[in-house]
Amino acid sequence: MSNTRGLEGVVATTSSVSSIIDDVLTYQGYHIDDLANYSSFEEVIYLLWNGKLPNKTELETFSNDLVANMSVPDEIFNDMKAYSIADVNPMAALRTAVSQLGLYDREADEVEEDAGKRIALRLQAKIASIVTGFARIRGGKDPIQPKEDLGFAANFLYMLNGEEPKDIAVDALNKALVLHADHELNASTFTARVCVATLSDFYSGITAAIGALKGPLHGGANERVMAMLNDIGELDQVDDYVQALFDNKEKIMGFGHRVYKDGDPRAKHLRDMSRQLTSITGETKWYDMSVAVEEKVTRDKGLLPNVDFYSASVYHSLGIDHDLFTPIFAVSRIAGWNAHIMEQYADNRLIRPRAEYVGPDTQKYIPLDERS
Ligand SMILES: CC(=O)SCCNC(=O)CCNC(=O)[C@H](O)C(C)(C)COP(=O)(O)OP(=O)(O)OC[C@H]1O[C@@H](n2cnc3c(N)ncnc32)[C@H](O)[C@@H]1OP(=O)(O)O
Ligand SMILES: O=C([O-])CC(=O)C(=O)O
Repeated sequence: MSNTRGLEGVVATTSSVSSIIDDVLTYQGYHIDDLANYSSFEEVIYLLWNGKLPNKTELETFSNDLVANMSVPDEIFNDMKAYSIADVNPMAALRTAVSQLGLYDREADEVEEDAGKRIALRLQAKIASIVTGFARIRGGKDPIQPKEDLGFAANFLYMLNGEEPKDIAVDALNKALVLHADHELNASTFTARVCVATLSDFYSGITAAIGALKGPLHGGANERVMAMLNDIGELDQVDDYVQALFDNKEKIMGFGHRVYKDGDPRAKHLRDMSRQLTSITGETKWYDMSVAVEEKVTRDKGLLPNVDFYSASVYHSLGIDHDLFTPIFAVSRIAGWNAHIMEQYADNRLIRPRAEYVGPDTQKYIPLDERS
């Protein structure tokens, strides 16, 4: 038996949800640039789950259903109030809350398509309330109910901050959600598919996926990018700081990718957003430092920014707490996780690869009282 470390290049399933071919990303055949430039996040969720873009009536019904399903059982927020929320990693809180949510869903164990779409809708809607409710409770405030007349991105910001957001903020968050919604067989999506391929339920699959996204080599990189920019502090410190990371053989967060070798097609959108938003907030240093980091890392190591790099300064410019960056990634990526779970159920086979054994040769068993 031979093995491929990290399953690099291994094709583990077929999928029609999204594709990366020659560094071009599409969702259900639609180019990511078109979706990022013209679509609402709700349209993209609908596309990923139904394989077609909605017409106006379908989109209106779907968007209303999302808002109508955003409420979360009080017990989940009460439990957040009961643990020491200020010290808790928000991704750990999200993972726990989503798992707990399954206890309140009477359809949780259904795997049929119709029930699956209802469960997916509830999860997609409620994850926005969980992340924003967590942030508010942590800040000593009560969670807020969504407004019927606001879309998904606007409601997220409204439930987070308690005031209706400006159009520029809604557009930026909407675009970021579109850009993060799916990405073929990334680690968290694969995790979700492995989990539900045992015919376990949606909530188990999504809980497992959140755990995988949390890691710094995957979704957890975005908040670490912001920590790095904070540490760097000023533009003229960039070269020395990054050089020290190289010298210590540390990974530069937000750079490199398993699949893209000529650049992540989502990064340019986030770079543009970072430039625009930081010029509006007046804090252009975050964009300027990011560009300087990119120039040095690309020049010296040939590594290019991935989706996590410029999303950091985008979310920072929207006034979002840095440790909520990865939970926001989950609020978007759950659209893709749900689509992949439905696709897995529709044509399921247990996912069970092999391991190449490298342990000791066959050993003679020695009874406990004869061992030295
Ligand atoms: C949404 C997302 O998940 S996007 C990815 C988010 N993660 C990050 O940004 C974390 C930083 N990046 C990385 O750790 C990696 O590039 C990954 C995890 C994204 C991809 O990992 P892999 O495909 O396994 O590549 P691997 O880690 O083996 O890197 C290959 C080589 O490039 C180097 N390299 C890759 N990324 C980086 C980086 N960000 N900084 C410094 N060196 C890097 C590695 O050290 C390795 O060098 P070597 O061959 O001399 O040992
Ligand atoms: O595809 C990957 O390996 C990681 C990634 O960019 C994503 O999940 O968006």
